[in-house]
Order: sequence, then C-alpha cells, then structure tokens
Amino acid sequence: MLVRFAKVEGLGNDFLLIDRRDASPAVVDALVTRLRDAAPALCDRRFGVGGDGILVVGPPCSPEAAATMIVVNHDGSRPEMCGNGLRCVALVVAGAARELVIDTDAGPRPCSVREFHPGTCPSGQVAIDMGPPDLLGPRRVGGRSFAAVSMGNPHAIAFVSADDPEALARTEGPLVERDSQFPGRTNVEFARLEPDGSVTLWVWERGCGITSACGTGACATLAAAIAEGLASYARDVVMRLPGGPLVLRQDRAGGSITMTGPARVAFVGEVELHAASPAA
Ligand SMILES: N[C@H](CCC[C@H](N)C(=O)O)C(=O)O
Repeated sequence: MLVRFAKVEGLGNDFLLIDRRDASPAVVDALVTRLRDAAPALCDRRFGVGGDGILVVGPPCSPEAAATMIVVNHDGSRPEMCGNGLRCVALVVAGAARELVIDTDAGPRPCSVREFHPGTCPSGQVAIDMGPPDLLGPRRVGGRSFAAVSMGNPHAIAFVSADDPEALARTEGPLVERDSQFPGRTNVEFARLEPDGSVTLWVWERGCGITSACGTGACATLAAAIAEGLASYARDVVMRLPGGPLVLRQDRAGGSITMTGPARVAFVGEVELHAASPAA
C-alpha cells in the first residue's frame, strides 16, 4: 500500500504527516494500527524515511474542530499529545483559515497560524492553546527530585544548575522514562534557568529518545518552574531547546499555557506500507 506523506518539523522535531481527512474514522483507525506496527521501520533514519514519529490527520471528532491529530511515536506507542506536531498539523490544515481547532487524544486544542508562507512546502509560525497543566506532585528517581506534570502526556522535570542538562538527558533520561513510578512511562526533562530568565531544556522523550525539541515538555517545564517559584505567570518565557526557541506563557494559575513556535513542511513523498510485519 503506497502512502503519501509530508515530512514536517517543528524546531527539528520531525514527523511523517499522513493526511486522511477524506477517510472514515474506521479507515483511519485501521491505518493507525498498521502505522504503529511500521513506525520503527518508517522512522529509521537510515533504512526508512526518518523521523521522531508519525502524525495521522483524520476527520474531526468534535463539531468545532477542523481535523483530528493522532500521534505515533518512533517506537510505535501512541501518546496523548504532541505540541510540535500540532503546530505542523495546524499549518497544513489551516490553509486560508488562520484560527482553527484540532482534536487530539488529549482533547480539542485551539490553534492560531500567526505567519504563513504558502507553497507545496509551506512554513510559518503557529500559536497553540495547549490547555492547563496538571501538576502531579514530586517524584524521586535515583536520588534526584523530579516534578511530575501532565500536558495530556506525562512529564518528569528536574531543574539543574551546575550540571549539563544534555548529558543528564542522555544518561538518566532512559532510566527515568521506564521507572515504575510512571506506569505508562514518561517524557523526561532536564532544565537549567539562565540569568536572562530563559530556560535551557533537553528532553528524553518517551518512545523516541533525545529530540531536538518537545513542545509538551516545554509547557510542562514552565508549569513546574512557576510552581517552584523559578518563573512567573503573565510573562513570556523563552525555552531554549536544541532545535531552537519556543515562547511560552501561562497568564494565571490553572489557566492554559500558550506555546508559539515555527512549523514547516520539509518535503513530500510516498512510501510503501507493507502488510503487518510477520508475527515475532
Ligand atoms: N514522545 C511524546 C509525544 C511527542 C511529544 C513531543 N514531540 C512534543 O512536541 O510535545 C510522548 O510519548 O508523550
């Protein structure tokens, strides 16, 4: 089965985007099942297209939405939410409409395309209402304190001062991801507050490993920083990720976090989706 895709990225967090708004929910569900099985091969950066995951765009679930986004991680798991992916979906779906709602497994999310450069491979700047964070309390893993925060998907955030957040993400990230305190596994963030109020952030993502950016991880980190008195409400905070900056803001306690950043279609292509891999 030949599948047409757009290779999209937000700060280098990259995905195969497959647009099936024309299909029924049942057809989309069957495609997602096959893509979950094929994800490790499709996302392989040498033997496949390459990517951190797959975004399937289907018809909307809720009346106010323009489409639905379903996310598949590199390892085939299906996370509840993806911030960088949602900016890319909004860019592709928006067309002339700049304000739209996209349904996700974590609920509907209002999106605003702030800047749009048209073409076969469009790009632009997109703002997302990421919804309110859910602060789940402290966790200790391997002698280090983490803040557990949900943005629909789970995150464990550690603030480091002298340490190197990249080195910690690479060494401790895989251990924390699979710690028994996180029954569905977790994304793992190591954050360092900078003198100018920005935050240097490295993320070990559940089901993907180190990525060049994580939108939900940046939002969860802002929520944890505010809770720990390291950042404040009603101010833009710059999250400096390896792939570039995201601008985040939470105006009040319990309110939504708004995330603004780039989205781009890098190229379009076609790939053969083989029948389900033989039973192991
Ligand atoms: N790996 C994540 C999903 C992708 C999140 C990230 N790419 C983002 O931009 O939010 C998880 O399993 O929850």
